[in-house]
Amino acid sequence: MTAENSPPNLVAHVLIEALPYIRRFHSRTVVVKYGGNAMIDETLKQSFARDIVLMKLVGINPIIVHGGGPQIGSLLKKIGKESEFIQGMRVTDAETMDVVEMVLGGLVNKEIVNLINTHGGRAVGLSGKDGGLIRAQRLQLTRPGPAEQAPEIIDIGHVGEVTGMDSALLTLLDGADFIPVVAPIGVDENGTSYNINADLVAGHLAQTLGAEKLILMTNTAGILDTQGNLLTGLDEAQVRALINDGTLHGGMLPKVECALQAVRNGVKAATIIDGRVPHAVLLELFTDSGVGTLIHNGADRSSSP
Ligand SMILES: Nc1ncnc2c1ncn2[C@@H]1O[C@H](COP(=O)(O)OP(=O)(O)O)[C@@H](O)[C@H]1O
Ligand SMILES: CC(=O)N[C@@H](CCC(=O)OP(=O)(O)O)C(=O)O
Repeated sequence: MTAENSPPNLVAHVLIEALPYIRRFHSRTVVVKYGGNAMIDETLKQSFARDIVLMKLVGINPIIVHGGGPQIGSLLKKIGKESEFIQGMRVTDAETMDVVEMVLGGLVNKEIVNLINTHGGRAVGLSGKDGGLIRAQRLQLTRPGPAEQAPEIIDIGHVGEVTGMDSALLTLLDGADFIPVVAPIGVDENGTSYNINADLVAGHLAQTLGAEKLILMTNTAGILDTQGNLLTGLDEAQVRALINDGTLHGGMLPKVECALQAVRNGVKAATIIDGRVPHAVLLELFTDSGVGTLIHNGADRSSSP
């Protein structure tokens, strides 16, 4: 059912339900990690762009950080390079780094900017190089060494971790009502580029900006238990228990780690939401039920306004 064929009282009910949330988030920053199906499926792309424009128009400051792993993988394939991941991170040699910059900083970033702008927003695309937004250093991955020896350091090339952020440019853009769209590329003091996992960048950015909310879009309903049921709210102790018993693993690990770090460091709430659902961001922000899994710091477990 669309707004055009919904009974008027239902439309009124939906708008009234949204009102306290609009008040709560007004003038606040919400960092959205955009990725997965929502970045590939045409209908979901359009619904995402409309959600972001609506957020901006009701006075919220959305900041988008996007992924693009599958898009990097397909260009690498075209030039005859296979993607390799270690502990969820893409092994990034110098040639792969060039592809990452072209795909994330170019194609993907500008497509999102264009998408938002065709729906009436004023988006501006940035990589972490612009305005010195994301400072990074080489990420040191380790694996356990042979018995009783120090862990082995794994060289995965130009993969970075965030060492600092300069958000002055974002503040400037926000003041002029632009919507920043950030590609997860960082740079060190020597000008070397780094490929950074987009969830990690979104988490850091949310902390740096003191965001009201961090939203991580993915391709599952949220965090699921062993029976496949959605877990709607988790604190750190509950997350650790799910990791320890193996229920939570793989690509969900960096997501929960950055969500936990964000709420530990002042972000009010972090949610992992189902990007396969049309208008997932709006449903998460403006309805009582929300969608997905809320990660909270134990003290404030409510997603209500
Ligand atoms: N407990 C869990 N609940 C939901 N997904 C989980 C869980 N444990 C592991 N996963 C995996 O994590 C994946 C999400 O991570 P990933 O594919 O890296 O996401 P994205 O590409 O959106 O960044 C899910 O598709 C699922 O396979
Ligand atoms: C180091 C590393 O793995 N970087 C990621 C950056 C893009 C990303 O995070 O994209 P998704 O959110 O779509 O996975 C990559 O190269 O795929």
